[in-house]
Amino acid sequence: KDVGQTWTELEKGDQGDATWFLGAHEVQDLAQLSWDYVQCWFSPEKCEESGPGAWGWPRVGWDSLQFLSDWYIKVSESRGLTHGRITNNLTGLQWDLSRRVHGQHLAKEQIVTFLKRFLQASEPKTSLTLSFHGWSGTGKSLVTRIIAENLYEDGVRSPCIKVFFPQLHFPHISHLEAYKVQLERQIKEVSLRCAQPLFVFDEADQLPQALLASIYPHSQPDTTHVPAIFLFLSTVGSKAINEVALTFWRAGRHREEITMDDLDRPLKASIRESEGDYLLLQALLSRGLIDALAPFLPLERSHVKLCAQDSFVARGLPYTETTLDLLTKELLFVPKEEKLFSAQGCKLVAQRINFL
Ligand SMILES: Nc1ncnc2c1ncn2[C@@H]1O[C@H](COP(=O)(O)OP(=O)(O)OP(=O)(O)O)[C@@H](O)[C@H]1O
Repeated sequence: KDVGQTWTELEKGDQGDATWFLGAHEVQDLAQLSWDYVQCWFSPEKCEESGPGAWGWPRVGWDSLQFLSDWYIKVSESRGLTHGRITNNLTGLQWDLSRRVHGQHLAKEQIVTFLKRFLQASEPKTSLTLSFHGWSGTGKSLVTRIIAENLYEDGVRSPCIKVFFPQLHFPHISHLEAYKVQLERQIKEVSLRCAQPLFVFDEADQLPQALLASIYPHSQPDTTHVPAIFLFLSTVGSKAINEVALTFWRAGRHREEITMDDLDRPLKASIRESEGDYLLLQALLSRGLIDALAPFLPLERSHVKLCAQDSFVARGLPYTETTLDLLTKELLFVPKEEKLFSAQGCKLVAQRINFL
């Protein structure tokens, strides 16, 4: 099938036309593909060869994607494939974070503390907003996936979870008014269907401030809506985080000694100073809507080796210390003098293993 072509046809028609044109099985296939794309975002290492690269974002419009994901949710619920059941397994969350996420003591601590507080709060509860900051490949999406897996029975496939990508959902600033309405509608729909929705905004530094009004009522203490979890992922402030990590290293101190007191101010200053049209994060911060910042530190060689080790084990491949050394040698480490931090975090590790 020419998937791109089919998408285009889908975008032309309304829901009825699309079903007529494609037939239920094909729509289901496409819906599955749209979910696979979201899954690939959550688990890039699983999608390198079979990923949906052939049908990139630009082909897919909001309406067709929304129709497909709604359709997929209906089909999978009616077939008992997903339930939207909430598990809220805090022990599992802590265990998974400690086992699967390397070098991120602060982010883990912040996330567990605030999620625990949110999940154990007595009624009426208010929504929780967490903002993840850090360089590319440091684990922001991985941690999001771990949260999804431990809070919902179906993990990232749960109908309670909605992930927004600016380049897919809000690609043209000129369509902002339409995006505001669509976003509000999506948030309402998931909130109606689920007692504890989780909304993830990737590349949050690409989100315009005008979208705040669509999210705002849900992020405020508001008993008319179900309490939701909002996660904003961005690289804003990563320079400030990296500078603090480097200063500690130069002073001969352990990175585990870095506390939120060391990072809170520089991180907030970076958010306030960010410039451009995309200032949703700034608006969230200035209105006191962010409950906690979760800083992701730049990853060192030892962490990258642990990521590589995980990848070898996950694929059932043998490895030696020499293989791990060889693999890290292929990656770029900065700054130039110290060569301390992996410029892509653990992002290219799985790819390098394929190559090796
Ligand atoms: N701290 C970490 N511990 C273990 N694995 C990691 C860590 N950071 C990244 N990885 C692995 O590296 C890959 C990329 O990570 P991830 O997508 O979570 O990065 P990210 O911070 O969300 O990056 P981006 O900002 O580019 O989206 C994933 O396969 C993930 O499992």
